[in-house]
Amino acid sequence: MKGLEISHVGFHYGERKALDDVSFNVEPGRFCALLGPNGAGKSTLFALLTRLIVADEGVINVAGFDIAHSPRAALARIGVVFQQPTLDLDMTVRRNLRYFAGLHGLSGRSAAIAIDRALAQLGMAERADELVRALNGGHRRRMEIARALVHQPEILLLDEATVGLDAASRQAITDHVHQLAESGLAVLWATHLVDEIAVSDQVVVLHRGRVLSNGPAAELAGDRSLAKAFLAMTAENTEAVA
Ligand SMILES: Nc1ncnc2c1ncn2[C@@H]1O[C@H](COP(=O)(O)OP(=O)(O)OP(=O)(O)O)[C@@H](O)[C@H]1O
Repeated sequence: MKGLEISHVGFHYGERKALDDVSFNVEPGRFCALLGPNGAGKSTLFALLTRLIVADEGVINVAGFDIAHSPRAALARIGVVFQQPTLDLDMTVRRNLRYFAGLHGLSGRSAAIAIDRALAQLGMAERADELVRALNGGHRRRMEIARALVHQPEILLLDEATVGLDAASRQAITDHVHQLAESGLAVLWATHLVDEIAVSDQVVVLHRGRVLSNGPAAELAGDRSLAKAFLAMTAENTEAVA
């Protein structure tokens, strides 16, 4: 498969099991919300997908490349936006992106074209020559997403990308990222906020390191709101474990 395939992945921090037999796929063109409360294991899964840490068990395939056996090919096809911003505030938007393009082996005219294309995808073209410090939080986040697209990845990972933003900025970013999925990217969007999820999205509910459900948001919600269904599901499983 060309998207993301996660099969039976497990990970421990010492004695503590953070991920237990996690399996799901994200196909190209899909927006998949990885929905879980604090401590569910979302950041741990992102660290595995970006090879900051290595899985104890299971297989992760990125665009057909096993991340354990072909890490360079796999990582070249991933764009990632981490929870903590990593921007140089005293450089312009364009220089930040140029630096990142260089890390992916792009320079000169090909880098300039890639940067312009990525900024346009996030509606940030007119801000290219502004200092990052002068941008508001929403625009900084959009710029980070543009940066993650510079090398034209097939899979885009975003870990709680809207933390700390106001309602309008959150909406703009979720709309942009849904459009990116519609244009063919496989998107994995970690969140604990159900209002960022559209009815047609795929939702993987992660709780205490385990996948509780995987399917369309509308199916998970049933005749309730998605928020109620999610709360009921996590509460039920917390009681079962306690
Ligand atoms: N470096 C670490 N050492 C030990 N335990 C850790 C470490 N990092 C995370 N954990 C534990 O692993 C589990 C999953 O944490 P993780 O940060 O992946 O969850 P999360 O879903 O990203 O939560 P949040 O939304 O709060 O960021 C939690 O029980 C957490 O306490």
